[in-house]
Amino acid sequence: MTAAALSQSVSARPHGETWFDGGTIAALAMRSLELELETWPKPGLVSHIDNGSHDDMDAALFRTSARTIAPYFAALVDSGAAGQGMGRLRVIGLEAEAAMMNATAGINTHRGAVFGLGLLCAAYGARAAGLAGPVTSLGTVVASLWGRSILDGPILLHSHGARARRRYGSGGARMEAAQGFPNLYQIGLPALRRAALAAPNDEEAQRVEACFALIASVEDTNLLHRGGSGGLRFAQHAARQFILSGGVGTSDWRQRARAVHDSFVARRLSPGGSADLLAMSLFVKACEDGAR
Ligand SMILES: CC(C)(COP(=O)(O)OP(=O)(O)OC[C@H]1O[C@@H](n2cnc3c(N)ncnc32)[C@H](O)[C@@H]1O)[C@@H](O)C(=O)NCCC(=O)NCCS
Ligand SMILES: Nc1ncnc2c1ncn2[C@@H]1O[C@H](COP(=O)(O)OP(=O)(O)OP(=O)(O)O)[C@@H](O)[C@H]1O
Repeated sequence: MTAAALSQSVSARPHGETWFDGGTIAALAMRSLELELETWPKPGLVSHIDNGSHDDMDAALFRTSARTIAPYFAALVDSGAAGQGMGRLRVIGLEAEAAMMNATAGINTHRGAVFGLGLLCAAYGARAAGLAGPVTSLGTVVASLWGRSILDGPILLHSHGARARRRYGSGGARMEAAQGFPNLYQIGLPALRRAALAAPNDEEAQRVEACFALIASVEDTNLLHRGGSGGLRFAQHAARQFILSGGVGTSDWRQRARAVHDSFVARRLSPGGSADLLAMSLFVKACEDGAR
């Protein structure tokens, strides 16, 4: 979405904060998912170039899925603005998941993204409506309004994340959200900003840098599910090495990133949680940039 298009849907709220309507925020969330998809090389993940470590999904399926879930993001903005609690947000999130599964014939394209981006959308609504105290980051809004309910609420007993929690004690997507998305704010966003200096004319390179930085840091339950603790360690180490040897700041960065991608595919590893956090970092950056 262009800045001009954004500014058309801006209106002032009574308390003076700039505010985009739910439809505009949903479009930003969908755009963030599309940008994540259009990023390559992204270790083991699906992109517009290849399907990484996945046999059952491709870019077209991800696009269909993103279009399907977008209206639910708008509903979550409105729900947050209306001051509704975690119970109502959960109902909308589960409806979004069901619509996604229906559109993809049962393939889990965006469960983690529905959850994380969905909570950020609700936080946007709550903050814009003045329900979140002094103006603060969307992650802080999520943690302060809904953090406890996220951890205490019903869990999916048989998800891969639940198994990783039982076997490895991993906090996964819920803990990341309940703590206000520390990996988004301390790793993803700073990496996007750092890479904007190293590769100012290459936004895809900036997204690759953020993706690798996130993989190096996140305890990703998708990696644990597919590769156990050895797989998680391998992935974090490979991503860290890429960043430490200059990230996207060197002329051969694309070959180096591709070699890591190939090594993940050879091991069937897929860091889906980092992909979600990359999309969320892009979303928060777009909200911040648009609001200035
Ligand atoms: C919390 C969710 C994601 C389930 O998590 P769980 O770990 O049990 O399931 P599952 O393994 O299927 O999916 C987790 C997904 O999160 C992502 N993820 C994995 N690790 C991480 C991590 N460390 N940090 C962030 N995301 C991660 C991955 O994409 C993964 O596929 C969610 O599906 C859920 O409970 N939804 C209920 C609806 C709800 O509460 N919605 C809130 C409003 S939208
Ligand atoms: N570009 C991407 N490529 C792959 N996964 C992604 C991408 N973007 C986000 N993800 C996340 O990764 C998760 C899918 O991971 P995975 O394939 O492990 O799911 P699964 O169907 O639960 O597992 P498996 O295929 O091993 O049975 C989704 O929840 C999604 O949010």
